[in-house]
Amino acid sequence: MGHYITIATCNLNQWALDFEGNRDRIIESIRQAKKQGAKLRVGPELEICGYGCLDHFSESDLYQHSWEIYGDIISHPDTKDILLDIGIPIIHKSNKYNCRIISYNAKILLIRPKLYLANDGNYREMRYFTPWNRPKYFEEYQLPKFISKITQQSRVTFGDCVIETFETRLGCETCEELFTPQSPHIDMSLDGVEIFTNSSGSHHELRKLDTRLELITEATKKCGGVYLYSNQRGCDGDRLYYDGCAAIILNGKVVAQASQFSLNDVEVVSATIDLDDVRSYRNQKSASLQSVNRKDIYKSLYCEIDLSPTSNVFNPLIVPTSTRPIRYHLPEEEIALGPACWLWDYLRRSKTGGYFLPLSGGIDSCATAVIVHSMCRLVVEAIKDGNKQVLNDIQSLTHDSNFIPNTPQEIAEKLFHTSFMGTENSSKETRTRAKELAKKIGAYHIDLNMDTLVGAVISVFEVATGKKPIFKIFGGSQTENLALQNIQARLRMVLSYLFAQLLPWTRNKSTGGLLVLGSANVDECLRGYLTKYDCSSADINPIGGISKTDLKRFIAWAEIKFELPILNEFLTATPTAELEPITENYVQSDEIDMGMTYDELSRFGRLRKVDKCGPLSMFIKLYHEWSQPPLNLTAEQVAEKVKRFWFFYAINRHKMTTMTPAYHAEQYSPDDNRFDLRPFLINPRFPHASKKIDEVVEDIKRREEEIQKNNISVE
Ligand SMILES: Nc1ncnc2c1ncn2[C@@H]1O[C@H](COP(=O)(O)OP(=O)(O)OC[C@H]2O[C@@H]([n+]3cccc(C(=O)O)c3)[C@H](O)[C@@H]2O)[C@@H](O)[C@H]1O
Ligand SMILES: Nc1ncnc2c1ncn2[C@@H]1O[C@H](COP(=O)(O)OP(=O)(O)OP(=O)(O)O)[C@@H](O)[C@H]1O
Ligand SMILES: NC(=O)CC[C@H](N)C(=O)O
Repeated sequence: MGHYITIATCNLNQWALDFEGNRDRIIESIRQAKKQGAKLRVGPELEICGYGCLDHFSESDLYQHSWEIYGDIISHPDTKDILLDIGIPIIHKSNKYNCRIISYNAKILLIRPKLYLANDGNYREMRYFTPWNRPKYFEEYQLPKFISKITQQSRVTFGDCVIETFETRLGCETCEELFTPQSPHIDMSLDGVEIFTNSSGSHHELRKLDTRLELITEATKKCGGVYLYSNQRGCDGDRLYYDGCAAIILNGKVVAQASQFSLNDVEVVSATIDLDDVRSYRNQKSASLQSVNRKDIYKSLYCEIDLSPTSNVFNPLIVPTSTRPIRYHLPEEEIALGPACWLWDYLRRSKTGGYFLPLSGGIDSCATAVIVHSMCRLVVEAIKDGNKQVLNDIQSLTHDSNFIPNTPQEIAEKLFHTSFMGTENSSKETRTRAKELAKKIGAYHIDLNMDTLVGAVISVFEVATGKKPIFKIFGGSQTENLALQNIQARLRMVLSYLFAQLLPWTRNKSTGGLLVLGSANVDECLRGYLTKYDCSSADINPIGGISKTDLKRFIAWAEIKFELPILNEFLTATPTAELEPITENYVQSDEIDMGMTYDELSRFGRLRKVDKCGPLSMFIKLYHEWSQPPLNLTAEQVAEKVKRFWFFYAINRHKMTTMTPAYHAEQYSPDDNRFDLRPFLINPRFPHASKKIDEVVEDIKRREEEIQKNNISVE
């Protein structure tokens, strides 16, 4: 006869340690959930303090403040009459746990610690928290005195239990638990739990949303039930962008999906579902029958909550939500949106005067500029959609309380500064491309020459040593050639910081300094094809986790979507550093300089990091791939390429220790500070592995010769 319930989940843009801001966003999400008629609201993992507090999780203050903020939330009048599932870190018996508190009308029903912690890639939860790791086990927890006063309870249940209301059973799963082989939702569903809440802190990675959504939908496809997924969204103070996508799934089908990228701090989605649909679905599965035989059941905490009042059945205003297809972005859109939202959060939270970008006329800095343009577009759209927070933020950043931008260019004119820093090695084409792009996106552009600066530094060297370095094409050595390139690149970095500090001052703006943007891409970092402490040493880098191949696809996409025909010129130009003199028969080219193509680099990068290959297993895998058509490479050729890659990777690994913090986007990111921890003094010849590769090459040659001989004798 129908048991209709309305339930809500959300994306919240929490900020690590911003306790009061986080509290306000949580309360606002509860208000919005109630407005949508929901009787249950789920929030992201550790939403009270923010997911990414990292080593701040070791501080007792953090736990004390989290309880204080929790007290504020449950005593607020707007948070009554709705079942709340709130993420919070808690100390129990001197150990720190990543928890959720389920409460109703300021009474705590359950504290549920995370059973299995996230500890791979960017995650280090084992560093801060103890896993509960004891399914179905529970203890008593003594509440802090000031919380007892609010809840009128002294002790509450702490552990892996489920909640029972008048009409259903509800259980919690926390982020990583969904990804583990023994996800709690399996046992819970066999014990009659119909609603699963998942509170997550999960970050964006290109082309990865489907993995998460497959797991979420699979959970209830197999077991039946309603799954509420909540996630943090935004830059909470680190290289990661949490990408929301809160969703509600009924029996494997999506009924609500929030956005992945947006400037909205609070986004609540809700759905009205019929619990009988879960029962009917399970009835067709043998699982529901098997569950009656189970003896190790969950402790169920009973509470008198009417999630589905009888009036719901006949209320014409309560319309069950229909299923909808899952929405995915193209990778190009992900690049346009994720880093742009991250840059916006960084800017408004750092309260700096805008961005400064050394714009070379090449693809990488062009992509960075287009991402800033995308940020400006998002700000304009958000303001048009009535987002007051974004309007306040832009007015505060520009120190102009009347500023209401109508175009992205109006924002760029105030906040985005670019500069072409030419030398005698720069071409007219790159200079013009940089200028044209800046004009089209409205950036405040400075076109300058720095030959006098380069000349001055070289003369200081000449006077001090009596030696004058010259370029290779004029007869100099490789060492002289490199030094002459590096000094140009490095002086650009010095100039960038000077301009970032003083440009607003020259424009009579009282906005403070600008943040310098870097644009080294993931492949250059992996190969070390950059000058240490040149323009790759910036404040932040939105494209440091993106491959050259993806950046090109993004530019091609933006040319059409952002109506910027100038981008076509960037795509068709040969990538060149323009650090060496151009002559009639010589123009510097990236791929020739590197000794490998960007496509090869992506493959090496993926094998090294994602497939965890050392030099020998990389060689074997690539031999199988590249010895086939259309490449038809010999084993020796593959070996040479693999050895070359590892050589440059090893001699340049030290550069990763000083790389600018970059938006994490790629599975094969070589980011040394968080994601890809490696030594930086490595023997680049890999002598033992190289010998083994040579042995395999010999073996392959011997076998090929044998096959050839046999073929001849058969003929
Ligand atoms: N094991 C180790 N541990 C720590 N530091 C180490 C080190 N080995 C060298 N070093 C240090 O590293 C430094 C050498 O690195 P670095 O100065 O970068 O110089 P280096 O890597 O030799 O040259 C820069 C490379 O980037 C290329 N490039 C291409 C395109 C554009 C740009 C650009 O910048 O625009 C650059 C350029 O063609 C060249 O191949 C030296 O200070 C050296 O002492
Ligand atoms: N002439 C220039 N004017 C301003 N900035 C420059 C110039 N040349 C290089 N840069 C800056 O230094 C960075 C690294 O230079 P490099 O020549 O290695 O370019 P890249 O990494 O291939 O990037 P791009 O595709 O933007 O040229 C550039 O991304 C850019 O920010
Ligand atoms: N916070 C977590 O538990 C994260 C876990 C998971 N691997 C993810 O990327 O979503």
